[in-house]
Amino acid sequence: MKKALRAYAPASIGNVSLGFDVLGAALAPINGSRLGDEVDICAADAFSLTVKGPFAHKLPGDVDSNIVTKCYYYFCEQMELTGRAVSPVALTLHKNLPIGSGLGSSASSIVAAFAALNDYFDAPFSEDTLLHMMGELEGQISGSIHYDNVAPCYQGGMTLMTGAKEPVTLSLPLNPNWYYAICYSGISVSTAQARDILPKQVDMATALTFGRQLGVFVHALHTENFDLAASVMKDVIAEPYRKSLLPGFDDARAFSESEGALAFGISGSGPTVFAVCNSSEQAARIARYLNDNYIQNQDGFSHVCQIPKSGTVVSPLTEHSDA
Ligand SMILES: Nc1ncnc2c1ncn2[C@@H]1O[C@H](COP(=O)(O)OP(=O)(O)OP(=O)(O)O)[C@@H](O)[C@H]1O
Ligand SMILES: N[C@@H](CCO)C(=O)O
Repeated sequence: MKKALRAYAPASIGNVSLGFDVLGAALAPINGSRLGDEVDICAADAFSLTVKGPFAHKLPGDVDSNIVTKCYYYFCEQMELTGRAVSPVALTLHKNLPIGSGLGSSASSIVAAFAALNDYFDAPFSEDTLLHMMGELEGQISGSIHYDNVAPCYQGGMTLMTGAKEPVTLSLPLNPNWYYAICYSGISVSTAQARDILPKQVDMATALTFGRQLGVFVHALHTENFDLAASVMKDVIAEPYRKSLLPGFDDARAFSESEGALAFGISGSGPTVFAVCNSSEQAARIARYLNDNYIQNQDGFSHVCQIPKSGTVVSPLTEHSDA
């Protein structure tokens, strides 16, 4: 009998303002708590999915619509294509991230599901192959394939998408002194809809700014010129259109800037926002303000985070693991 496992896949910031669809970062609260979905896997007579956790009730009731079920069938298909067999498993999704939050909620479920399946079946797929599988499933949900949540969620750190078959991502240097104040307002923003409101073409000036910022950012991180890196963390692609979906966005930015935040932006397609800070104290002040002023309902929350070097963690599921 194979061992039961649990995969934890962290929340992530898509775009990180300056890298629409091509830059992402994993998140870890500095208080040591977990912020991400978990998927448990164990042997069973037939496939099943059980959904638990604080945001389970916000998902469609039928498990066939759950992205984790789709991951399982897609994984089986890919195994079959490579001549391998899959025995039935029981999966449990702990839905800890709010849906449509901008924290890579569906990505977290997808990554946890594939990581659990891959480990359980003795790692048949490479990291790059798994990333392609994760991107494919993320694309089914959000309307277009983008890796800026699944990649950092799986691999950790801050990742830049290459557009190549392999490697799918490059890992960028991290500044250990940056802290991220993040705040989820409690409302849901559909990624597909937040993509639909964007213009399908960008003008020349915007394209030049986007390219210049990304080039400068990557160089500045590699040369540890972190002030320069922060100075180009500006979203010229999505924020001008998406901020109208986010009540209180301008005030949140104004406060963060008045507190000296290095940068401020929308996490993924929102409504979560993030402020990049030079100290944990500054981040805590901004997180407190956002908690009191940006949150719209009882589902909202804020955290002070850093970008963890590691992403998804798969560990044996023991009788002592939280139910
Ligand atoms: N396990 C799952 N986790 C999240 N969404 C799921 C899951 N299974 C099915 N869905 C559906 O997928 C859609 C996800 O929508 P969307 O991509 O806007 O959200 P998201 O991935 O949660 O957003 P974000 O990346 O901003 O956190 C919703 O319609 C939701 O009901
Ligand atoms: N890059 C994606 C991330 C979605 O979480 C977008 O901004 O649409």
